[in-house]
Amino acid sequence: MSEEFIRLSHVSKIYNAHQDNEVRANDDLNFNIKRGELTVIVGSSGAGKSTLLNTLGGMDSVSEGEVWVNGIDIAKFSEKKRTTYRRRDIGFVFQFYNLIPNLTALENVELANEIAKDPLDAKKAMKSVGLEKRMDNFPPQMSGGEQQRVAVARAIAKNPALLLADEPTGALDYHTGKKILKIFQDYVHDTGKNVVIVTHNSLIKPMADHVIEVVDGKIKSDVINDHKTPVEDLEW
Ligand SMILES: Nc1ncnc2c1ncn2[C@@H]1O[C@H](COP(=O)(O)OP(=O)(O)OP(=O)(O)O)[C@@H](O)[C@H]1O
Repeated sequence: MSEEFIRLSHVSKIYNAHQDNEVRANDDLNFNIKRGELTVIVGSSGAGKSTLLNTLGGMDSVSEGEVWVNGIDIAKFSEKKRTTYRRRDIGFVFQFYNLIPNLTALENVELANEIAKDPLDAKKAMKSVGLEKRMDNFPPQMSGGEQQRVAVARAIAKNPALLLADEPTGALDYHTGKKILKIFQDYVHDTGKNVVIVTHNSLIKPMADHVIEVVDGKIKSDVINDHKTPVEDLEW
């Protein structure tokens, strides 16, 4: 199996092309991500991080360039193929959990499993995030941190090729945020799969294997962390 997992080549996303309000949200991005990496994409508000995550997750198409994921150029996908890719191959964690309030925690995880290719047992996924005792609770009965752990269990249980997280600690306090990041770090370590976290919080950079910094739609730096810090030792 090739070491390379993701390769972006001359990727641009231009909104309102050729109009007065044209925005080059992603402007000629080039980078590689190896298999089994926890990658942090960092940048300030408006830098183009979500645009990039939406590209990787098949939520949106690019204007130019190649987006190779696991040996396939997803930039060439039709909308229908992108939908299948998004459903079957990608796990998502968002800032505000996005759970269905009138399904139990376990049912939320099971629902996602139904569309996945090779899902894991939903109960085991709940256990892996330390929520085996809360499976029958409804999201509104849970704290923000617990809801985010359900969202992480839901993403993990899909057994996705790629897990994407957009500001996953943005709505959480410091200690709860660290718990979520530790689950991601352990997941990468235990499964050898890829996680990409997008954040404006540059203080979490030391926990990553790979840090890509985006400024004004362009890559400002692309650094491999040879000595990553365990989440327990991070301070922000
Ligand atoms: N659908 C759209 N139409 C027009 N412009 C857009 C659209 N989506 C994003 N943009 C613009 O593209 C640029 C990058 O936005 P993006 O959401 O990717 O940034 P971000 O780094 O994720 O920011 P934040 O941290 O605030 O979410 C911004 O200037 C934004 O206004």
